[in-house]
Amino acid sequence: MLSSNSELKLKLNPTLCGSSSLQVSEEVRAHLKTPLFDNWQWEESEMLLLLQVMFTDLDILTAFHIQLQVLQNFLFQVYCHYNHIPFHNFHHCFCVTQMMYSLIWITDLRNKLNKMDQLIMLTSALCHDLDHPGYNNVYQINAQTDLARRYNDISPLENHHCAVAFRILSKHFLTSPFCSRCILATDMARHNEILNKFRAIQATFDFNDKDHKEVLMKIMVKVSDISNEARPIEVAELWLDCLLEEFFNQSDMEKVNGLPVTPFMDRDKVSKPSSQTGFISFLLLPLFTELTKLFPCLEVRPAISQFIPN
Ligand SMILES: Nc1nc2c(ncn2[C@@H]2O[C@@H]3COP(=O)(O)O[C@H]3[C@H]2O)c(=O)[nH]1
Ligand SMILES: [Zn+2]
Repeated sequence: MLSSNSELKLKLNPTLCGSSSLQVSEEVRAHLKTPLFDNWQWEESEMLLLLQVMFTDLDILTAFHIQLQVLQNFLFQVYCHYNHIPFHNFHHCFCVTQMMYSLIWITDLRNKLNKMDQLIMLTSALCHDLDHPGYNNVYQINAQTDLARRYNDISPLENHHCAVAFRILSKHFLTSPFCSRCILATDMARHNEILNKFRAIQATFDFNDKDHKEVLMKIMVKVSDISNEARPIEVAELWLDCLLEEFFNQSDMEKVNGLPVTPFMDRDKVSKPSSQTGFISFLLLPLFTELTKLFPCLEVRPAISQFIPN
């Protein structure tokens, strides 16, 4: 039985952060491989250390002869390029990467995909919201921001995350078009397009087919990106507060600047339940359901099912 997060925390010696040794207990490492992991219990410096653990425990450093120092510099650069905003910040980056990491272990993708694919998935998760300004694509386009102009209104934010990722990654260990494609796939305007592609190949999925693998990697980044509600309620609840704070900031700004007000961000119209019911039933569940068909081990069984005989 795993200890609670606060017990685990004591087992991670913060004085080791930034050092070259990775003395993180087996128990913390085990917990890190589950979606039960509670990010709210950890400091940012500790999260940086835990991100290192993810790379080392997937044997990525060994496979690509990456020096620990290079990984640490890369992670620090990633950290520096997230903004201090309510939701799309370094903590979100950590959670998305940690969910990706858990999914890789739970679904045994560690043995089904090669190390390069695993590196691409972790890196895409880390970089997917780099330098997010806290205002979404609709705002960028309506306000005709620099980003919207630079990218001709086409996924301005995701294109920007890719550009920043490319700058950071080219100084470290990897630039891959697959990384950019995974990051671009996180634009929710493309949700149905990507989900439908996955639906079309899911029944005949072949881990040796590179097109199939690419769709799966995009789905994995997307699932991880919107997975807060798949976490324990006490973790998810705080994330919803952060998300609504960022949404409300945007709609306030839209009102002040006479721009169209995004309805699901309007503090006068949105409540916590109203914001989640549609999101969970129309976006999150269909995505998880499709992934579960490929990986039945992901099926969430209600707690009571343990008392029902097979
Ligand atoms: N309502 C709601 N939206 C979410 C939740 N999690 C993620 N999202 C949305 O899904 C989007 C995924 O891409 P972004 O990170 O741009 O912005 C995210 C939010 O707009 C959630 O729990 N509730
Ligand atoms: Zn995100």
